[in-house]
Amino acid sequence: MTQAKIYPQHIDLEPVMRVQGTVRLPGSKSISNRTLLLAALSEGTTTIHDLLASDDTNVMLDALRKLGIQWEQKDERTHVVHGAGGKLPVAQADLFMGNAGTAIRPLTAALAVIGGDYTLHGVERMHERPIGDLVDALNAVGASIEYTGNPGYPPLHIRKGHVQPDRIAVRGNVSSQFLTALLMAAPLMAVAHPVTIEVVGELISKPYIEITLNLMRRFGVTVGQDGWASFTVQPGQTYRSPGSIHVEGDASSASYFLAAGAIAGGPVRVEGVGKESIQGDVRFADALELMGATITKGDNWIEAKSNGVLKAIDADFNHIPDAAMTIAVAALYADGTSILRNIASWRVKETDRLAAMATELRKVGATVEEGPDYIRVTPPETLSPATIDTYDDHRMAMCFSLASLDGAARRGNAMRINDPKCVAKTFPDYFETFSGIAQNDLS
Ligand SMILES: O=C(O)C1=C[C@@H](OP(=O)(O)O)[C@@H](O)[C@H](O)C1
Ligand SMILES: C=C(OP(=O)(O)O)C(=O)O
Repeated sequence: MTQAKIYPQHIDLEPVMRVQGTVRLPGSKSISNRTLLLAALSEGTTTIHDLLASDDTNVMLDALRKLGIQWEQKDERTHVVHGAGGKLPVAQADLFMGNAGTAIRPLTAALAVIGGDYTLHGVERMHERPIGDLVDALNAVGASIEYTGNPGYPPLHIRKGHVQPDRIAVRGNVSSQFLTALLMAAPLMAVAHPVTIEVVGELISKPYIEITLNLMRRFGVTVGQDGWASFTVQPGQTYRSPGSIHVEGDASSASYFLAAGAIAGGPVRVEGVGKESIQGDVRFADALELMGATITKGDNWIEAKSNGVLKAIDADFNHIPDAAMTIAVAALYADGTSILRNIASWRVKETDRLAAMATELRKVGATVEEGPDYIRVTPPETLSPATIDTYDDHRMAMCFSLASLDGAARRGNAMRINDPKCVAKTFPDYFETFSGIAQNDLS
């Protein structure tokens, strides 16, 4: 086991010689926050098993409580949400959204359609993350949303409008969460006639829309689809509780452990996602396979092991923007230059991830070219131990734990990760879990 030393400001990861073991994944962030909102908007009571416990789900749970939605936690793995049938008991509230895109975007649409007097704000970075495409789409069809800070960004003030459009148009090239937000609010708009949501221009991060449609279906609403160009909800459909629902393990969180198995021996098995997953990020395993790792899958698990040195990869990662960050760090262990393409959305997430990734990869010795929507990574002969800054971005912290594998071991020095507690956004126990698969000596 790695002796991970946890300090308030940083964690030192001793060089890891080998990884092996099984990890039970925390719940999917994307499924958890969608499920909470859909359960709140439903008629009936929903029992949710294996909800993610993290900063992002806490802001959603707190917001729902403030809006008058009753919910209780029955035990460590079970929450019960009492739906309010498309209404909100509290008409005035001030809601803190942290840095959770999956909370602020869907809630903005639902609150604007239902109407009331609501303010939504978050951490400093949340106020730099765009929301203009969603606000424009809603205001164009009768919502009343104002910016109280910089135009195009939270904080927002929502008042009662009148939103019952036939058609609503939204741009899809900055974040798919805007379309997700409108889709989840669509049954609340489609009172008397169908509502069609048109995607203007390119749609990024498409697999997240599949998660949205899948969960809406589980809550009784079907959406007609014309490819990725438009989506129609017929009138008279209301959300109905499925009774109980199980949250899959988080496929993006799985990426760090699978990458570890592919880089440093393995096998490493993640439990909670598998062949049947509804999350696009399970396709991360395909990228590892292309890099030469051996991947095996069951219904509820995925396993990765190394097959010698990884091969460099040159691929489009638009479909898995979060897990793609893990490939950028795995590229440190490849046999040549890797190129990750079509990832411009990295710039508007928890930090400017293209800039952050380039800066930190260079610290361990990589040669990096950062383009507007791509990153090119050439590994060094030997990784240098470094102090990694994490920019309040959980994925920067989790990704760079991988830099303690194998290569760093050759120099015998620890890899220091600053501000490790930022992992609480989606995976509060990340470093303890990582220690559980890591071995520091070869005995
Ligand atoms: O809908 C979702 O659950 C998410 C969509 C993606 O965002 P973009 O659509 O902004 O790429 C992803 O990066 C985010 O972590 C979760
Ligand atoms: C982009 C992310 O989060 P959010 O849901 O806040 O967009 C992420 O978790 O990598």
